[in-house]
Amino acid sequence: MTSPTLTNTVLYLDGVSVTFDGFRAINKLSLAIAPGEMRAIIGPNGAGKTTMMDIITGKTRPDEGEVFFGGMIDLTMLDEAEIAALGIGRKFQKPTVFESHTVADNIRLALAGARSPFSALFGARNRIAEERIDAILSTVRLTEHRTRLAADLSHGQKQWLEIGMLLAQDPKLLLVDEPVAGMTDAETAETAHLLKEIAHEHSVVVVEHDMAFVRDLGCKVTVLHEGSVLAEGSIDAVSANERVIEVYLGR
Ligand SMILES: Nc1ncnc2c1ncn2[C@@H]1O[C@H](COP(=O)(O)OP(=O)(O)OP(=O)(O)O)[C@@H](O)[C@H]1O
Repeated sequence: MTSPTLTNTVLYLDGVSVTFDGFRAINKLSLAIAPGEMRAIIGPNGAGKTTMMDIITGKTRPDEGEVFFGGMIDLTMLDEAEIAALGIGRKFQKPTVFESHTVADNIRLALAGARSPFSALFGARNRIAEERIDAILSTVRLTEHRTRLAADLSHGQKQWLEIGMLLAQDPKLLLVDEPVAGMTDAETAETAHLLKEIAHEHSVVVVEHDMAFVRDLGCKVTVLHEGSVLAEGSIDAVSANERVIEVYLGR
């Protein structure tokens, strides 16, 4: 793989490696995501997908290599809180919503968390906040469920609510880990629409095993294997790649 170029990237990794107890989980990984791009990351268990997300978000430090955000911010110098504050939002596989709060209040809490606590005191700001809540609920298909307790939502709806809570923080880059695991087919198809809409205004990196869903995303696909990029391209191109079939699809 040739190295990506740093200019005009929201996320840039080059020659990144990390070793745990002598095992190289990430091995000279190079990857570039353009502003406004959606990218799907696939690969067998243990390929390094989660570790890659951990490196981007500052949870794991690489032993070597470059990780840049927005073409100029060196993420290897920052901690998790600083990286989140820059506008990198991460959604883990399991939904973590406030179950005993309503759907709208979950978004409200995420909005308040993203601003100064004083702003909740000002009427004009509140009206703006309510408009944002309405817009976010509409994006994540939960307008009709706004007064329900989060605990009463389906698993898929909880995933959407958590995506909405991330959107409340207005991230420049969203990292989404296996969003459709455990979803119904209808929820899975709707999640592809939803993420495509979000990707109009944000860069989105989606880690996923569900190939039908990845196809629905209609974006460039990166295949990870043993901590490096095995193949990159359209879903059709990577699906036809002999090495990809051998290590991942053909199993
Ligand atoms: N903290 C750690 N200590 C030791 N080994 C680790 C650690 N984190 C990850 N690994 C190992 O690194 C490799 C890559 O793991 P990772 O979780 O990134 O893969 P993955 O592609 O996300 O897999 P999956 O699809 O199963 O989630 C695995 O072999 C894993 O056991």
